Amino acid sequence: MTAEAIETRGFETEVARLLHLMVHSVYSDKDIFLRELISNASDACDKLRYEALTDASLTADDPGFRVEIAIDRAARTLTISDNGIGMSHDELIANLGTIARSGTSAFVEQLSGDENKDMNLIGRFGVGFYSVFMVAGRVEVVSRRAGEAQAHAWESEGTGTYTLRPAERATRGTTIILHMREGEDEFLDPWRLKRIVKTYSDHIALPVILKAGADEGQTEDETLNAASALWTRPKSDITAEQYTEFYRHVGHAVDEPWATIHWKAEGTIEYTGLLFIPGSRPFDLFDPKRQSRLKLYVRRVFITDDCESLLPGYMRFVRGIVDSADLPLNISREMLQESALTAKIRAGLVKKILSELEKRSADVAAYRTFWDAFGPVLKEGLYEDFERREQILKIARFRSTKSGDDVISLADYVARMRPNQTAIHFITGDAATIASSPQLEAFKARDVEVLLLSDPIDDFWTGAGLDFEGKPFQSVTRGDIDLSLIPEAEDAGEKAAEAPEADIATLIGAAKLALGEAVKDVRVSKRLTDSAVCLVADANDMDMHLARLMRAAKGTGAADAPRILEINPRHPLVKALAIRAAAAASADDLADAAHLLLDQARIIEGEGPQDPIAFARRLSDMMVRAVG
Ligand SMILES: Nc1ncnc2c1ncn2[C@@H]1O[C@H](COP(=O)(O)OP(=O)(O)OP(=O)(O)O)[C@@H](O)[C@H]1O
Repeated sequence: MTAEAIETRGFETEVARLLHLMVHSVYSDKDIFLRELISNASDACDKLRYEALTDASLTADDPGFRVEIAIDRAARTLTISDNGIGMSHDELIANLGTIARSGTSAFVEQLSGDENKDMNLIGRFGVGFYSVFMVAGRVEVVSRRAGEAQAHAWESEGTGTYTLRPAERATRGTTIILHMREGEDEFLDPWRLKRIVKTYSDHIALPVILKAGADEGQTEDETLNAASALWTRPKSDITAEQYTEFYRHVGHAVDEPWATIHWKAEGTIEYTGLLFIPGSRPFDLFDPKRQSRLKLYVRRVFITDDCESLLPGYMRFVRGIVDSADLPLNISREMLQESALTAKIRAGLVKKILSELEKRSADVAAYRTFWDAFGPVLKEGLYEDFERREQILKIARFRSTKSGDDVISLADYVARMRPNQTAIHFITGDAATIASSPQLEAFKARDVEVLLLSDPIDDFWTGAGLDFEGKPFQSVTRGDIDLSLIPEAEDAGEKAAEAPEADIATLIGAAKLALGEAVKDVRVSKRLTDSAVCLVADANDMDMHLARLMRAAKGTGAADAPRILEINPRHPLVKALAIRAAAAASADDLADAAHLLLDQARIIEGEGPQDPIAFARRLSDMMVRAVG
């Protein structure tokens, strides 16, 4: 080989950081590197099996997919080979020189430089191929892409650079040779490797074979795993550990599944589903693509993990596989999206997941873990899945003015509705502050429970005109509210007297005149009991929090539609102002007071005064008058 044929390339900066961590790793579960390699080998075989559906020549010379492990104790090497799809020259660069997976880039983004902390992240994210450098000082990858004649060898010590050169490989596939570091001899022990494969890779659908010659006792090749697709085995034969390992493989996850759902649908369409609800939020849960990661197989042949129409976006947290007996093997990914069968499978999956969730919601503590992680995503279904709204509402949980640290169901809410209460009241906003919103005062005084909704999606579904058991949802910050038919709470206490109606009318007239277009209306509030003022949206306008979100999303400084300023005729400040208005106080003074009231209401809403300079002037004038 000529020296020119060898290319030396630098790793992408992020990879170099990651490798540094791997090389210096004291991470305790180093054996995960083998799981990653076998998992990659299995994926590579799946990909080729799919390509061979349209080009049988790709696998004609060697149709039996397998992963082989060979130990050479003298040379201190561990070799993992597969006869999967292989990698071309450019694919080697793209996959083993850069951060190819979003999971790994999320990992790198979290790196803090503190090695102890960063080490723990390995367990949380998994780092794929690069984990080999935890145990190997030098790694060679010889790969030949199926359908190509030339193989290429990639080699690195995990420190800054790698080399690429043309190489020989008799058939397609990938061979990974790990030159084990001093002190990592346990991974050259066949018994240790057998245990690792059994633990982590038993579910892999192709045989994982330990080659003869690993030690004196190993005179024949030995298949180490069950080598049948896990989902085809009877449930009673599958242990919880096997399910967990399979979940980690298909879900690229490192945690335990919160729920495992394995069933066979029979009838007009036939398919097997093995679905998992993760135990914690995957890093890409709020990725704008909202893509589902379910893997689709047709009669055990992997087809795609990129089929949008298999699960709705609001169930994108679900991981796992679906194996259909009815779809044609040669279906293209495009045809899949359109297929009526896909739509039927999707309906079946959604139904199954929702009914499982409903069943599991009976265990309040366990369900809370699910809800805290995925409730905000599932609620997207209230907005986009018209048919299943009722079902989703049934399993949705909410914080409320009476829930404390718990969450409640709508059935709980309805069961404790007050006499004559006809609607389900809610407020949307920032989790830290909504519970103390002045608009809630009258509800508290009448002991009416209000749902506290603080996920961004809440602003959308609550505007979709839903009801639960015939009770409409009603925002406490929008439109008119009349609670007069609901009895007051026993501990409501004495109420202060209202200012005379005529005086209030005069004050309102003066305030409207002063505020002009800045408000839609000024009126007496039925919501307030303690605070002087609050803002509400008109019944036909967008609710205030949603308007604020939309404005922030657009990034414009444009003002929202004018709101209604409500004043509390029992509040001492309002009463004093009403007396002054009635006594024909100076129009300027009343105008200043009206602006200050509006700014106060805006501040309570988390917005600044409309004109901060004018606000400061009016406030200091008032204070001068008060102390002067
Ligand atoms: N044995 C292999 N055969 C073919 N391609 C491979 C093989 N091993 C790795 N690759 C390629 O390299 C890419 C990066 O591998 P890596 O293990 O880092 O991440 P991943 O497999 O995508 O994710 P995960 O490890 O979470 O499964 C893979 O997506 C695949 O394209």
